[in-house]
Amino acid sequence: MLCFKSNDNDVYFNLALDEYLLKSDLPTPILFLWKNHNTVIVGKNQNTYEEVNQKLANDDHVKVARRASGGGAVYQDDGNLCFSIILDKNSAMAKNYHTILQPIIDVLAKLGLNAQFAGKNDIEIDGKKISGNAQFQYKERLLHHGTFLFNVDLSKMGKYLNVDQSKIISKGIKSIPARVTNIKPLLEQDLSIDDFMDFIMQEFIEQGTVVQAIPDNIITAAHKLAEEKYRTWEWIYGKNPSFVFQNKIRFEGKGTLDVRMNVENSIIKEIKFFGDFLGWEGTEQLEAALVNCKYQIEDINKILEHFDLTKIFGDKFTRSEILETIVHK
Ligand SMILES: Nc1ncnc2c1ncn2[C@@H]1O[C@H](COP(=O)(O)OC(=O)CCCC[C@@H]2CCSS2)[C@@H](O)[C@H]1O
Repeated sequence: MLCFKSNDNDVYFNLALDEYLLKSDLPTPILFLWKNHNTVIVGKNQNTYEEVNQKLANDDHVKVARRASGGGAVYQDDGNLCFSIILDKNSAMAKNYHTILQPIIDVLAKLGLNAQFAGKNDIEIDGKKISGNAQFQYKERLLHHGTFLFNVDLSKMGKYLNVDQSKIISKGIKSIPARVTNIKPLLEQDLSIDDFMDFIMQEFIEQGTVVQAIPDNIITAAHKLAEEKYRTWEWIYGKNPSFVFQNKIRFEGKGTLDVRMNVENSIIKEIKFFGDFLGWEGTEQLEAALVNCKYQIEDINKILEHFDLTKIFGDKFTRSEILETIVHK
């Protein structure tokens, strides 16, 4: 087995590297270990607006990323370790999640941890999730990747993954919320996340795994893939499933502003304002101007700036109130 470790903690680059190792002609099995700075990574078929609290993530510079495998959304910081195992999909180990995760569970046992495979794709200790896993394939190869909650700030996890889903209707895959725990406080020894990573590597080395530097050509190709795919708006937001957004806000002393929208690939395709008052002029022009606008605050704001909103809404609603109604939090 070959083992690689990423020296970078940029999630977009690491996801590209992950994909590139899968698609490379390096011999399988491959073990790849990596860590990311603060990020929420959604599954391939998820809707970022339903899974990530965009406002809080933006404010705190938490990167939003989409991976190539299915499943739910996870939060990661420097206290999370990712592992990927790349296999020939016809090999005995690639049979199912159990067969792939058993060597990992064995390593955890050597640290005194009674970890078990649970649910569809989790590893748990005492009924609490410590690892979420997902897979994708390319030709004859299978990539299985998972997380380890080693010492993640769990209050932040709740903060960024907690989203009001009542305003959106979509066919996006929903995450499965779990009770979680970190590994570090369960250990008898005082280990850092890097010690934990070294321990895993050492265990695999004893079974014949060879640690290598990632070949330069793969690093170069991964940088390119990160720029062309993982870091782009088209991948992160453009791949969102279509959704309907409905929101109604009552502004004290002013009235109710009600908006309904159809959004496809995160582009507004239809939008209608409703309200409990008369005399709106130019609403249709505003609605028409918002069609084909990206569903993101900066772009919507730019369009609103071009309109004399008092002509449409009188002194009822300000630009920021209109934005608040349109943009999902
Ligand atoms: N980092 C991390 N690790 C484990 N579990 C997590 C994590 N963050 C959140 N969660 C919990 O899992 C659920 C979502 O569970 P769900 O089962 O819906 O999704 C997953 O587990 C996906 C795992 C993807 C692993 C990839 C490996 C390389 S990059 S990401 C979430 O609501 C939280 O309760």
